[in-house]
Amino acid sequence: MDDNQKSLILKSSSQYPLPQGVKLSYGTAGFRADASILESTVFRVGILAALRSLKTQSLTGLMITASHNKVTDNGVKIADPSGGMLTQEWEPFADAIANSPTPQHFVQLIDEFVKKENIRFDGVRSAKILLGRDTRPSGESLLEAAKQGVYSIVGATAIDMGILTTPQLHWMVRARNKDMKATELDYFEQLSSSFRFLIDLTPNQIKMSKTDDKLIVDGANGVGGEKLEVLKKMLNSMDIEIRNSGKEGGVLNEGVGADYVQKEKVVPQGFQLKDVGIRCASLDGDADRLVYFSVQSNNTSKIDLVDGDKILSLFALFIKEQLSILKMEGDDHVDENYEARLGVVQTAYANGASTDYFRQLGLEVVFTPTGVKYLHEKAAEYDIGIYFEANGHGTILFSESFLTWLNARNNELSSKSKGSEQQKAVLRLLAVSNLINQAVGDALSGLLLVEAILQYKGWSIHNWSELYHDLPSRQLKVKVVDRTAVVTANAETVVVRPPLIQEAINVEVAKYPQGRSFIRPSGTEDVIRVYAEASIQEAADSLANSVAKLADQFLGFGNSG
Ligand SMILES: CC(=O)N[C@H]1[C@@H](OP(=O)(O)O)O[C@H](CO)[C@@H](O)[C@@H]1O
Ligand SMILES: [Mg+2]
Repeated sequence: MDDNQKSLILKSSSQYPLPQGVKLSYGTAGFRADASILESTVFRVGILAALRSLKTQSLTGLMITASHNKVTDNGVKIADPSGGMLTQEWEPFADAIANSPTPQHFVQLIDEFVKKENIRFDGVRSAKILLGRDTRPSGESLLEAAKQGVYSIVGATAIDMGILTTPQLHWMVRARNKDMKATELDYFEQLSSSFRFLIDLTPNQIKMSKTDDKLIVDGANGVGGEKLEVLKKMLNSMDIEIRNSGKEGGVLNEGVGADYVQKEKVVPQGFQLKDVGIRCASLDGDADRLVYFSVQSNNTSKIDLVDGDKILSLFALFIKEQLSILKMEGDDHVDENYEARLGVVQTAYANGASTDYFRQLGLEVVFTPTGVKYLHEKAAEYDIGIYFEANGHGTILFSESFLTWLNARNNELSSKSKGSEQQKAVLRLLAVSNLINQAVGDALSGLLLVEAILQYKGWSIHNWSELYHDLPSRQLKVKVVDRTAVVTANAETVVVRPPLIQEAINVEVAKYPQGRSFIRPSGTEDVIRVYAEASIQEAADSLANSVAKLADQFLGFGNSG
């Protein structure tokens, strides 16, 4: 960096001092905190996004959102040129600059990093960043801070895309870097046209009953509802009612949204007795999570939850079916058979019944630590990799080589056996790859794929829910002295430090039929999370309580007596 560049950063960063006592970490999903203390962080992440763009010589993205958290919170994260999350290698630098105490120190950190990473400031290609934000009121002033950060890098351009869902921004970054159509309208057109295409490939004999035509969506009073309204107009055939779109006066994520519905297992606000039997879905505050549910007839505050694991099951079942249709090739195609590797990626929070279900289907299941950056990376190793967190964040990734093969296969089948079952299966898989967001988990594209598959199979939400029965589970949080003292292994299922606690957990687990339990430090909150599963709810609750007690004895303040 030359002196001009250094003094520009010094000058602008003096306008955004770090508030006293703030300590932030990039964590599982970017920086998050009360919005009032975030200006300097967002400004700095603006610079970071520009540096990442210079380093990769590609466009990057910056999203201002705190997802399912309180409306008064906000957050910021970076989309890498691929459309995925910021590379993990840069996270320590992100932490360092976010917590840098003075403008002088900040400039020095950047200067050292630029040298180490060999980032070129020769002006041959300047930095370009797409900016997006959710509907939080604090978003506007934080966006200004992000722009100031970007403009502190000589020649950098910030392109404000306005209010978006997080997955829309990631999709746009990916599309732009691939020289594909990348406006918001292009996003809606790609989703709606591939959805209609899939619906047109539904076998004729299948027609759903009247109630099953209808879908009610809880928009969490956030950006998702508003975007779904736009999408809905382009789908014409679908009966979707959108509630909690944010226009009715409700508060973002308060008693609504995918996180609330999945964790509390109760109906979101605005849903009632008359909705019994209807298929319902819930998005989170930035529309990257999706869960389905139906209102229970015997108790209208309770729901039958259809979570991320079950969305994953539906997707896996459908993909597997299409692959087996493809395999029923005629005699002369043996050498063109492509053994597509299909993989399912889950975390330790996946319900054990879902994992058993995949294994029964003969599918390969792998586990990663919590956080979509890990799941996404793993899923990308397959021809078709499907990943979901139980909370509803996930997608399906298709490898380039498999897509090339599918396209070639389609051309060949068009000339030899147009309209055959094999060709339809190829076309369905291609449509899925266009419909489902390849950059990151996306509630809107996920919802359309669920709807298309349910129509294809002629299934109600009840049929879907019956694929397998969730084992009863319980999640608890324990406040401890220092959560970083807990070190885990095997995709967070085993504690390796501190010593002896894992042995104690094993003793508890052994007392319960189908018992399973683990603890891990949260990446987004200052707590240890406890998860337990067992054959009946009382047992899952009791196992979770015993393990929480152990966590408190080994790591906590010793309040559990
Ligand atoms: C049990 C659980 O739901 N954990 C969530 C939560 O992470 P924690 O590290 O558990 O706080 O937030 C992450 C980001 O949204 C999400 O990826 C993850 O699944
Ligand atoms: Mg979210």
